[in-house]
Amino acid sequence: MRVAVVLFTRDLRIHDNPALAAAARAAERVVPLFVHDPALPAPRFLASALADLQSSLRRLGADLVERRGDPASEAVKVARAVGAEGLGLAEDVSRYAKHRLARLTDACAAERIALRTFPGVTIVPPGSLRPAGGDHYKVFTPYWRAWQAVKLRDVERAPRSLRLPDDLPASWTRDRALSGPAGETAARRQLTSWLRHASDYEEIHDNLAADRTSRLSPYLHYGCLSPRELVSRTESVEPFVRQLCWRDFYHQVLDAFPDLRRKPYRPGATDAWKDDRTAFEAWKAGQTGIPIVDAGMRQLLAEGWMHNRARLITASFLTKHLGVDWRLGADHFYDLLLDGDVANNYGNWQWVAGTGNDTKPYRRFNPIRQAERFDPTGDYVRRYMPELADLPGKAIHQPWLVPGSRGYPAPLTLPEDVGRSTQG
Ligand SMILES: Cc1cc2nc3c(=O)[nH]c(=O)nc-3n(C[C@H](O)[C@H](O)[C@H](O)COP(=O)(O)OP(=O)(O)OC[C@H]3O[C@@H](n4cnc5c(N)ncnc54)[C@H](O)[C@@H]3O)c2cc1C
Repeated sequence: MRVAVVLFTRDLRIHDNPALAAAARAAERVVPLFVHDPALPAPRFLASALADLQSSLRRLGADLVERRGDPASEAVKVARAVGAEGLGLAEDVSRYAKHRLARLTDACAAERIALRTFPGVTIVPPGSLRPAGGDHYKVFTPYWRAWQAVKLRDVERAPRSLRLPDDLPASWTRDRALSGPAGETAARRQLTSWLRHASDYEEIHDNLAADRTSRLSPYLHYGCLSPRELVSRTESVEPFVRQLCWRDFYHQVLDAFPDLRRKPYRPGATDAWKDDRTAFEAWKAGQTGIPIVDAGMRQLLAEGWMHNRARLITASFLTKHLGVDWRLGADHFYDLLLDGDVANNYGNWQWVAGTGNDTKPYRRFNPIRQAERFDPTGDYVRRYMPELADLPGKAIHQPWLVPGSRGYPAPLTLPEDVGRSTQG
């Protein structure tokens, strides 16, 4: 093939990028393309990931072509302009991604451009593992068992070099400023440094103050790191690989149930939630009066990221204690999280709310017991709650038991079995 276009979407990397590797093998000239869809948010993280991708592509001898508009029509316009015979992209599962692919399929067919999709967003492609009599796995443990037996595709190397077509319009590329490591480069560094102490992941990953999870989720979301390559580099840390499998699990759930963002996944699950805006605003602001919940919410506001244990506690408190609609909480997370991901965010929210894939949908986390277990020294709360920092040890988890005013609200509600005081 003379010319091929690679449409980058959620695979902003050169290592183990099957669409890019195939184009580099099959075509004499390759056009790496990213289309900015004005309908989608454009966070700073994405801009820096694109800057890093551009710098890697330039090192290989190519560049990043950037267009703005509807991704399907822009991609086909570019393909037509460079005389491309083929267009490749990574297959993805959200409703948005499926519409994009449907439009691309029609437009490519009309222009006689060969369209090919590739794996790479997940480790095991959604839909490729099916239980007997079903189109997807509804429960994690059997999925994990089946997933572990899959023979994975080989990890692709980064291309050695790439050549753009001659006479590409200069306005199609632009110099992106790159200050410090970002995108794929930062992801690979982060992985290398985290791998040094990954062996204690199982013991420590739930300890909130230790903050020792990989923090790779934003990079995985934008595909700056290939989840397939990540598995090959972390094989010995099975509890970590299991978490990566959760990611695949929710992607195959979303693939089969495109309404995951809005409709309860579990047939018969309750859909009767309160629309208590006062409670919801207090929860968003980290002002519920339950320190572990407020610390999590303030971490989200400050960093655009939250520890997984805190996500579980805060989501459970909103839905199971305050009775507020999971969709409100999930949308708030989705807007603020750097790793905000349709499959993982809404899948996890539905799990916690009891409308999703949890086999024990009525469980609810007691935030005080969770705090005492996963933040036994109180240091996680102390990090995000300066007004409580003078409370010693785990007393910080129940400030209402310690006399004195701290400008901190009384709890909106308390789990039934915790100590109460008249001091407020
Ligand atoms: C209410 C709620 C909302 C969430 N929303 C998101 C989201 O929008 N995007 C997102 O990537 N994760 C989400 N998660 C899952 C999890 O909290 C994050 O993936 C994790 O905290 C990211 O930190 P890390 O990379 O250090 O994780 P690590 O512990 O280092 O795990 C490595 C990777 O495994 C995957 N992973 C870990 N736990 C889960 C899980 N429970 N479900 C799916 N994948 C998982 C992630 O890709 C993560 O980066 C959510 C969890 C809950 C309870």
